[in-house]
Amino acid sequence: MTSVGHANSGTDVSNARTASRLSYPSLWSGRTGLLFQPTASQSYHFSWGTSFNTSADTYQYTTQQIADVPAEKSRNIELGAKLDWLDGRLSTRAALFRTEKYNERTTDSDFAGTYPVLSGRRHSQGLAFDIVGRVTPELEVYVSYAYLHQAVIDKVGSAVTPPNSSGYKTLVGAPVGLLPRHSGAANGFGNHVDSAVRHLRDGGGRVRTDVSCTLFLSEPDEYDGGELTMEDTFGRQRIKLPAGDLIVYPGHSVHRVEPVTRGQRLASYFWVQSLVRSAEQRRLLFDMDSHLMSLRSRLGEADPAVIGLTGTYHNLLRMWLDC
Ligand SMILES: O=C(O)CCC(=O)C(=O)O
Ligand SMILES: [Fe+2]
Repeated sequence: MTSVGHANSGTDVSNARTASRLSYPSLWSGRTGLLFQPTASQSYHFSWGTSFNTSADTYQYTTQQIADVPAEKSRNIELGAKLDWLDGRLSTRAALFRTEKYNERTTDSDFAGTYPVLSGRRHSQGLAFDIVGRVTPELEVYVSYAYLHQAVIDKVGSAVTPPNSSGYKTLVGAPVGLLPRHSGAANGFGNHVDSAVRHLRDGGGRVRTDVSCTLFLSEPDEYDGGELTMEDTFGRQRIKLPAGDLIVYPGHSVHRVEPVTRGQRLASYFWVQSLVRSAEQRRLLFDMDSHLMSLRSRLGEADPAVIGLTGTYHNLLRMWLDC
């Protein structure tokens, strides 16, 4: 199996604000592989492939800054095996891989408005493992695990500190940041408390995870299971909301996502740092604000007690603000 792709382009891209030219003289990509299948339930493969990604990937957002930025390129080598079990109902896959990336576009908050930072060359290698299948009509399993043995910067790119000059630390040989050594996914997510701090991807700061949020993107009838389950002062809550609804819950609560036994659950989850650090104080302020709104609608804005209590609310907030 071999395939080759070629792009030869000089694309004029213009939008309301900028007229930029993206030109890539000639880009080739290729893939080739060998598959050995001694029996119906086992196969072994070796593959080699290259790919590229031009900076016109978000076409409508092409700006002067990304015009003439070289394409990102990658090369991937993989040696793997696939074994089927239980008459094909369960499949296990394992692969050793090595990936090299060139010119990866990253955003550095210091230069974000000006140009992307290109990463030079980096490589990673490791082992990936999957177990996928429907063991019984009710139970579908999906577990994936990857072990990243090495992820290293081989060559620095643009706009990074010069190697070994005037005391700067060289980045060559440094591990690639924000890449976990062990990663995995499963169709369930056991009991946990969210970790206290999240680091922004570009190193631009951190967020204390006071409030956790899940935005449901799949309709409840598209999957079975997948409830977000948590224990709080009101007992156990099992939450499964229509697509487009969002649930906000305290980051310190113990929660889990039940295994998905049918279909696919798509959700977006993220964390918010509150101006009030203590969950107890947030709850008191929330209760007070709810009662104040009810009083205001019955007694009106000008009622002296409403004015007084609104002042107390703000004075409490002033005392507890963490900024
Ligand atoms: O998928 C969800 O609803 C929540 C995920 C979650 O608990 C987490 O990522 O910490
Ligand atoms: Fe969580």
